[in-house]
Amino acid sequence: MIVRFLMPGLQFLRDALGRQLHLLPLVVVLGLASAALEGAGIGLIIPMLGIIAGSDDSPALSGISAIFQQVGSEFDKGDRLLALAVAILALIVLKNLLAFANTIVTNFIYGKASHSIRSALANQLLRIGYPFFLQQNPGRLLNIVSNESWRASDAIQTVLAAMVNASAAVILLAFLLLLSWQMTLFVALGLILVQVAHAALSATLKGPSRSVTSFNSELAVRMLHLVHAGRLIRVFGQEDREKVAFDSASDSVRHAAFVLQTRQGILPPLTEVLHSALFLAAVVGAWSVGVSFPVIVAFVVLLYRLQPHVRALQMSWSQIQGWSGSLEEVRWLLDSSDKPKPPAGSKPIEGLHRDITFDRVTFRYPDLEERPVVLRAASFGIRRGRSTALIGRSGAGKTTIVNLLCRFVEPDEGRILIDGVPLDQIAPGEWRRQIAVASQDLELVDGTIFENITYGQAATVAEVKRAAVLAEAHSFIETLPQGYQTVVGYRGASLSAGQRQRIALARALVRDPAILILDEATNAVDGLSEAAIVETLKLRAGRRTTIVISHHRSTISFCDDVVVLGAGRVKSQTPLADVGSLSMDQLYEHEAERQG
Ligand SMILES: Nc1ncnc2c1ncn2[C@@H]1O[C@H](COP(=O)(O)OP(=O)(O)OP(=O)(O)O)[C@@H](O)[C@H]1O
Repeated sequence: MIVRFLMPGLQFLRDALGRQLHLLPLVVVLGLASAALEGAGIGLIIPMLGIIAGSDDSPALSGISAIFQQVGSEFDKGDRLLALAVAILALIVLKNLLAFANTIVTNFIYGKASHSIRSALANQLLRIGYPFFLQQNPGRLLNIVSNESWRASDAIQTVLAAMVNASAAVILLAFLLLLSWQMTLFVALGLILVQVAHAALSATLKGPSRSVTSFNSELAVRMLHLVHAGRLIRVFGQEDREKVAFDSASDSVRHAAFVLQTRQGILPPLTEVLHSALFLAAVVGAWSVGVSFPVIVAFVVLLYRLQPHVRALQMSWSQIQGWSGSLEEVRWLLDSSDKPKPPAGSKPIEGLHRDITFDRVTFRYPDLEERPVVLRAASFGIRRGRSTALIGRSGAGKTTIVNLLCRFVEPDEGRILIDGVPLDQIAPGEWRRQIAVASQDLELVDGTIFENITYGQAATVAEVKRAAVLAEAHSFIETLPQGYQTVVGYRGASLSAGQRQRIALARALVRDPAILILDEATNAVDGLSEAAIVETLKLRAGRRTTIVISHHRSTISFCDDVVVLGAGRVKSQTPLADVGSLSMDQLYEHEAERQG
């Protein structure tokens, strides 16, 4: 069981430490050296006490005690006492200098390891296959990044502290051994027994630790909800209900954490009592077998100094057990083996030359218990330089087609061909550079309007203004006191929905993409502005490819072709001119004759 717990933990530690791994020997060496200095300082108490007690030439001493006993024996008593005091002080100063150096090294490693865990989590969230986000609760992810990653970092700091404490314990035990191997054997056996009891109790911390983690995830979900749904909650007067739900989630965390902390809290007093009993027994035993007074004192002082290290070691173990739920969560997110892969493909691509073909594409969203078919053998084409309207009733699968085109998701059956090349063979980064999407789902970033428009494409002020003019955004931006430097707030909260959409459209247009996708991109824009935007889009005709999704007849009025989706199927694909007289509802029902 210990191996099962340790092995992934060690792997995780190695990954988190990265290049700092080579500093670990330094931590151990500094720990050993400072403990050796401490042991030597304590050893010098033997001749000091010998002088004070008048037994400095005691022949009863042997081994290391005898060596310490000889230190400075050539001096007279007064000078010797002084010299010993100075030597002890020098050793203490040196030991603390080394301990300080070790603190700096361990803090440096801890900082780097914490950063590398956070950075690895961010990297994973950025690179992971998009379907992951369709399956996971954002609260769980937020909790891992904002909460559990800190505990994982703390676990690393605890491991580093444990290494220092283990080094000190080994050296102090070695000194004890040299002073009296019988007493040391007795103490070591006792320590092992205490450790067994401690480990058994620590093992019971894993369950409560997992509970804390899972309740923390639920609390993060509620927090996200309060932040995002502020308007919804108020408009429906659900403040009291939300308060009850939040308090209940928060109280569950409190209760789970209390259970965990109570169990953890038993360990320090228990180990202190057991250690004290053990050390007292060692002293009484030493006295009863006739160990000399200075040696007993040195032994007791060494034991006294050893005790915090051993206790800290044991506490490290229980702390890490207490964080096991957090470590499991962080390891789970960092583990790519059970996550959707990012889209593959390596063929280069430069623009669209002929067409995009959906060839009998069938698709279901992943990992739902019942996965309804969203697209059923859907076949249609989008020709280069033309504008294609994708229409259909709500839920028909229009946005899903955009998701497939952007390779957020992959078809279950059938193929998407770009100029005859299967899309899944094309380098996804290069392909996405050919596309720009303006969609009601793609929010603004917290920054200035200028930063938002240039989010996906570095551009000059003139280029940004030109895109804003095309997107009918320039005139309202000019009226803002800060103009293009206006900060839009989180998700563009300080702008109206129509203003946000126009900035999002400018962001797409500034890329001057080979393929422009507008997914309900102007549904909040007023009629006049929309008419002007449609004129802009007409200008692209013949030069660039445009895909428009909208429920508004006016928005698709400039399109060349229309693809009608219904019940997961492509009902018809036809030039818009051929069905120009039909209303939107009639278009939704329009079936290609050949499919009749
Ligand atoms: N992330 C998802 N997970 C599971 N099912 C989804 C997901 N997104 C969409 N669906 C389902 O896929 C179907 C098509 O959704 P899609 O968003 O493509 O429709 P749409 O035609 O764009 O609708 P609308 O006009 O309302 O925007 C719907 O039945 C929807 O319930």
